[in-house]
Amino acid sequence: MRLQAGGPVHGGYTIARVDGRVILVEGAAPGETVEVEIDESEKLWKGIVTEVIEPSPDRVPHVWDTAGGAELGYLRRSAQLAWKTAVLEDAIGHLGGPLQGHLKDAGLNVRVREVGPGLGTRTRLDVDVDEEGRLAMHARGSDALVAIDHMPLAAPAINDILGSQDDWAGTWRPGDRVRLVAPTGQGPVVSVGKDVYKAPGRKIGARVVERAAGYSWEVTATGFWQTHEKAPVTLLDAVLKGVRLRKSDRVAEFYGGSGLFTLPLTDQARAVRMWEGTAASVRDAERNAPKAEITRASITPSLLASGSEGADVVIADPSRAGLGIKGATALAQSNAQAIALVSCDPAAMARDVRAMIENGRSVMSLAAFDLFPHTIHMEVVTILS
Ligand SMILES: C[S@@+](CC[C@H](N)C(=O)[O-])C[C@H]1O[C@@H](n2cnc3c(N)ncnc32)[C@H](O)[C@@H]1O
Repeated sequence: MRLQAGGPVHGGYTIARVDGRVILVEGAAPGETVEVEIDESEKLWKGIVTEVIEPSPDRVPHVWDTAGGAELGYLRRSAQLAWKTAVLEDAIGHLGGPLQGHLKDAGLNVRVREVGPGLGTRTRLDVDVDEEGRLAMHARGSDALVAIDHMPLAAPAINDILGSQDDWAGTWRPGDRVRLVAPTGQGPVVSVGKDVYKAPGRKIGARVVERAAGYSWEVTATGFWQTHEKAPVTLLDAVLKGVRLRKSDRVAEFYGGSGLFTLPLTDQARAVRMWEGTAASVRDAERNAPKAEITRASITPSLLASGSEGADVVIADPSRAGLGIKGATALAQSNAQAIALVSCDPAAMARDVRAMIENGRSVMSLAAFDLFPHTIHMEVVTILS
């Protein structure tokens, strides 16, 4: 089918309307005329671009179409930022209830900001090992593995390893999952299962050193850490400045991971209590922020309510699903003067912030960052009073 792609929507699609039917189109730039192959297997039809008939001026040679992981890599960076801003505005308009009017009244502009260059910034790369023992990634939308010897989104140190795989012979076997890590505070490492190597045949401990904003953390190489090299400093700055932390503040932090925020918080506030669910991250956080009171727990709305009792400042950085309406309501109803919500999904953010506004909170600022260049993802930091 030939059609004209409209504006971008959540999930990496542009939307098209043909004979009254809505079609989600993958691989088109807004405004382009394209030929698509239609998948009618679901109620909402999806189209994948097979040919571009009238290319957009924003279309560029794809930065990485060897395998998945760069869904927007066919657009120039400015167009990627415009795309993400449109998706964020759309989520706010459709799911945010009073949030849109709130932002307008406060004169707050919604805009996804560029953070550094688009290539060479990813400090973690998870790959598979193919039948020949080569490091490989899944081809887009397929189970097939494609051997790779470079990945332009990854940091140069990761590309050095990808390009010198012969030196690593025997370190990994077909079927293994391998993670390549380029920490900001030490040389690169390779993890295979629980084993971590700093060079072929040279095993080291499980943790790597990360540095940002004058702090350093030791984090389990296979555990969670923000992947963009500038993410720690960007998010720390947005969260700590946003909540206007005072030395006398008591802070409750939820979904604290390995202590990215916890460590600076213990340095800059009176008392910090932190909750996190993953055992390895809790152990990392206990080492990184020994002054904080850290609890391993599965976070629920009732924990968000009880944990935020008595806190002056609350910080929450949940995974993609967000806080949920009950969780967001629990935080909104606390006595905290400031709440920082870090969201990696714009739809979850709009729903959570809406629940907070409906429970009496006001948005002080909303900052969105492109910490996942060439992909459809973004990070949004919302500060509420
Ligand atoms: C987006 S990460 C943020 C971690 C940390 N703030 C950082 O930036 O490094 C989310 C964290 O929440 C934890 N998590 C997700 N769902 C959870 C739950 N229901 N209970 C407890 N922890 C959870 C994950 O283990 C992960 O460490």
